[in-house]
Amino acid sequence: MHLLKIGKNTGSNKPAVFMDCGFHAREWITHAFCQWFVNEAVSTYGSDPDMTNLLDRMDFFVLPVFNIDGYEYTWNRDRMWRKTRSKNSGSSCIGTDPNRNFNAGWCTVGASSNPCSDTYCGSSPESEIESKNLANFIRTNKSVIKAYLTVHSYSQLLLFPYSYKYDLAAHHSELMSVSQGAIAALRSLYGTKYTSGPGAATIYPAAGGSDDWAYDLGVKYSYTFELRDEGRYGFLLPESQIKPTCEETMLAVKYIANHVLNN
Ligand SMILES: O=C(CO)C[C@@H](Cc1ccccc1)C(=O)O
Ligand SMILES: [Zn+2]
Repeated sequence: MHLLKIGKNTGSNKPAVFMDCGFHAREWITHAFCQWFVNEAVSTYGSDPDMTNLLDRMDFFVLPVFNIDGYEYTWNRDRMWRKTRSKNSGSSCIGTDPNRNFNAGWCTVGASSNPCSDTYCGSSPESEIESKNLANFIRTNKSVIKAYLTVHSYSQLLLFPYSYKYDLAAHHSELMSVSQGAIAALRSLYGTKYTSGPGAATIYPAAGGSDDWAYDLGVKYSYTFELRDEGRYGFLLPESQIKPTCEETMLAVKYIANHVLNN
C-alpha cells in the first residue's frame, strides 16, 4: 500500500489531512481523484496561493489505492467487484467489505456476517490487512492528523459521523456547517449538486465505517465523499467526467483543509 506525504518539509510537526481512495474496488473515479490530487497539489505549489499556503502549513497524507487486490480484480476479472480479495475460511466466497471492517459499532447494523455478502464485515474488526495498516498508521499519527477524508463513489454526497447510529456526533453542528461550505465550493465550479449530512440519515445506517472509527479515535473532521454521479452511469463514469469531477472535488477538499488550518 503506497502512502504519499505532500507538504513543504519544515522539519517541525505540521497538522495533517489524511485522504484515502479506492476502498471499494469498482469506484474507479476515486482512484483517479487521489492521483489527480497529488499531481495538482505539487504542480500548483508556488503558483496557486491557496494550495501554496496549505502545503506550507499542513501535510497531506494521500493513499491513492487502499484496496489494491480488489482494484486489480476489477481490471482483469469483474468490473463490479467491491470488496477485498481475502479468503474466508469455511466459505468459498471471497472478500470483506473494508468499509464494514473497522471497530465502530462493528457488524451491528447495515452489514452482514455472511462472507458471500457484499457488505460482509469480516471475521473481526481490522481482519483485513488493508484495514489494519490504515488504522495503525492513523493511530500512530493521530496527534498530527486533524482530518480524515475517505473518497467513495457514487451519489454526490458528503457524509460525516455517524453511520453506525442515528445519534448526532458531539461536533455535529460544526461538521454540518463545514460540509455545507464544502459542497457550496464544489458546486461553484460546474453546478454539481451534493447533499451533506450524517451517514445514517443521509444514505443508510451502516456499521464498521472508517470515518466513524476515525471520528471516535479523535479525528474531528472525518468525512466520506461520494463522488459523481447520481446513477446514470454510476461506477462506470465516462472518461469525459473524470477531470471535471476532480476539479470540483478539489474545491471541497481545499475548503475543509482551510477550515482545519484556521480552527
Ligand atoms: O461505498 C458506498 C457506495 O459505494 C457507500 C458507503 C456509505 C457509507 C459511508 C460511511 C460509513 C458507512 C457507509 C458504503 O456503503 O460503504
Ligand atoms: Zn464505496
